[in-house]
Amino acid sequence: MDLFQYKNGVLYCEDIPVNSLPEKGLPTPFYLYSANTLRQHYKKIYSIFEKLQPMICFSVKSSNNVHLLNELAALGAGMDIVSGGELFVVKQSNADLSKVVFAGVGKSDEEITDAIVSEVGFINIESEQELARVQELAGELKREVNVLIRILPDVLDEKTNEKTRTGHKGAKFGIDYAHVEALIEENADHPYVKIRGLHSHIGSPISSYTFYVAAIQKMVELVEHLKRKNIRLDVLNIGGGFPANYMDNDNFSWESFAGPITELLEPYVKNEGFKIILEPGRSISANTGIMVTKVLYVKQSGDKHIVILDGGMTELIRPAMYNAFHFIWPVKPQPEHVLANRNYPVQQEGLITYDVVGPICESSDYLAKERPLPALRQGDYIAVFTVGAYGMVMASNYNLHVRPAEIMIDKDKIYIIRERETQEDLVRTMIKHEL
Ligand SMILES: Cc1ncc(COP(=O)(O)O)c(C=O)c1O
Ligand SMILES: N[C@H](CCC[C@H](N)C(=O)O)C(=O)O
Repeated sequence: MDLFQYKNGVLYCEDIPVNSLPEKGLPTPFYLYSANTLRQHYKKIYSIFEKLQPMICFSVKSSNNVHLLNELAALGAGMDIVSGGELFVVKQSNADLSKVVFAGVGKSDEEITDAIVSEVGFINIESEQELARVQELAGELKREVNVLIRILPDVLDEKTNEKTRTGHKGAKFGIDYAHVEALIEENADHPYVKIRGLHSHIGSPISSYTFYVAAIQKMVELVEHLKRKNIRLDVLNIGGGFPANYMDNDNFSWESFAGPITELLEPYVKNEGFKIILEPGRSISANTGIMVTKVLYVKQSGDKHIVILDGGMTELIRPAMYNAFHFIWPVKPQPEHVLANRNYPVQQEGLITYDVVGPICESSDYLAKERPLPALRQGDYIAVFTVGAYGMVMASNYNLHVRPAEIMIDKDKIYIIRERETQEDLVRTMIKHEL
């Protein structure tokens, strides 16, 4: 499932021993990606939904390095974007702009104009007022644009973290299901803005296919109602939110996840020529990356063992923000602690329970609480797994820490794909001038 494995007692990324990078002088913390894991995951998602011939628009918010985007674009991926900044980066990549979908509840005039002029594939409309604004701007530009209406299906997976639920009634995303049919009827004949279909994204990660089925049933119901009024849609975008393996590297049963979704949508593809769009982020990118950090200090506080790393919430905010779980293990453990498989909890004797914390001045700056780990020593390199999604993209300069480098490994080749920031970068935009 990913190409981060222990061989000869050391963690490897593809053909490269991970400890060789800091030993060559690369400062920790840094993000390390496996190009072949990225390729494999894209192909896997495509293959399980192959019967739908889907357009897979990778969710750029999960992982936005242009060099990683290029790897996916080379395999035919489109991109799912949510800002002018993401559009700008995608334009620097080799992605086909006609395979770009642009979502987001608060698009500015500049962002909408950029999307129209750049001829992105679809704008996902998230409010009645946004549709009106897109119509005005497309009218002024005299340019056609395809849009999808994002429905709010009122589907809730209670296993999804409260902070990453998006499909329930009252959420800020999409348009209330009850308003969508009338909105499409009233706007079906606009000369520039073509309503081509529906979009839904119900949160992330989603624990069962049943929630997709529930949302898709609502979409299909609308498609059928509109058909009776002679309004034809031909695109269904079922969003992202597919899971990733955070706790273990066992194979998730993708086939049983995709089967019922495919069954529901296949007749629309085969008999009515519908285009199906998916917007996976973490299911492609999460397991493609690790963060490598170093143990600065180990100490005891009361009866707690605390290990202080040089990377924390500024590099990886997910534990602080969502209480998210990331598997953590030394890059070069003592021989008796080498792992054959990453499966949590680790069944080994002689582990010590640590709070794993970062250097930032916040109590919420931790990467794991009460985590059994081999005894750690100053200078040990530590791998934090499954951080390829919502890792580097959410990094910050809080406490004026520089953001880390990103490295990509492709078999035995090592590429720096983002330089570590410098302290000069921290003050670059602090320019005082009178307005
Ligand atoms: C509209 C939309 N599509 C796709 C995604 C990607 O979600 P995931 O990374 O869980 O696949 C998100 C998550 O932010 C989203 O908001
Ligand atoms: N915005 C996404 C979830 C992003 C969650 C991500 N930031 C994480 O670290 O898990 C959504 O609406 O489904």
